Amino acid sequence: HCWGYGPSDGPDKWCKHFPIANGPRQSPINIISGQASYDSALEPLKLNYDPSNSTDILNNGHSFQVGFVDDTDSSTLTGGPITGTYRLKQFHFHWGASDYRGSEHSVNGIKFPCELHLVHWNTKYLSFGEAASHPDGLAVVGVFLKIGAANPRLQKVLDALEAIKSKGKQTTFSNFDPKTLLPDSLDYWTYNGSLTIPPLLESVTWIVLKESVSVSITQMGKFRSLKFSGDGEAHCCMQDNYRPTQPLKGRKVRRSFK
Ligand SMILES: NS(=O)(=O)c1ncc[nH]1
Ligand SMILES: [Zn+2]
Repeated sequence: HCWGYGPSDGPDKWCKHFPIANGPRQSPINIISGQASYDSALEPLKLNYDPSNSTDILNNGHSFQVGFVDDTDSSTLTGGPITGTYRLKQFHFHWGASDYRGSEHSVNGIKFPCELHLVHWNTKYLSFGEAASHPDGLAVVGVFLKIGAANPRLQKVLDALEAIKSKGKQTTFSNFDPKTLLPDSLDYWTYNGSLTIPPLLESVTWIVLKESVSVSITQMGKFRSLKFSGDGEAHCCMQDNYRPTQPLKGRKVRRSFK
């Protein structure tokens, strides 16, 4: 199924091939901070990443992602709202054509220009694919990027984009520690949701960090220099690759901080 973010294949059309798009636990959502209840039982997030696990960076035609070797427990997420051990599979971003939109989650109606997702799968299952079909299969950590000073931690990722301008391009990307992309505070909101791209599976425990990290306007320009299109196709800038917020449908959002 070919889907995208355009007028003919974008988020409003996804329900045609993926009816779960109108399901009870879809993502992203607007986080209304005043309605998120503090849960003292929520543990601190524990992220232990091994930089040597990073392998490649790929333009997959809807975002770009940095892949990790996930055949051992060397890059894991534990603690937080989850039980057990989840392995890092990849991280990627969503961003806008302008600095006033681009994030998937919003906070009190505020959108950010960009949002980082670190995708992990529950090792009680045999693989990401298997885990993605279970309600407790995945855990995605979301980090907002806010316009400000240039973020030196992003630079290695952004410099690699030169080599993956168009859809299907991939290059090696080694010795990168995604922990360097995180803010000082690991305070978070958490709720039960879904993948935000097809197949929109309702298997994600979302963990959205309260604190954002910075990105400069120039750095945002680098994200927008990528193409949705493949070599030889009509150039189509990769931007506005975010899904609008979805109905909460009675779900509770908890927060780890007072
Ligand atoms: N954007 S997301 O983190 O929900 C995602 N990752 C892989 C597929 N969908
Ligand atoms: Zn994502």
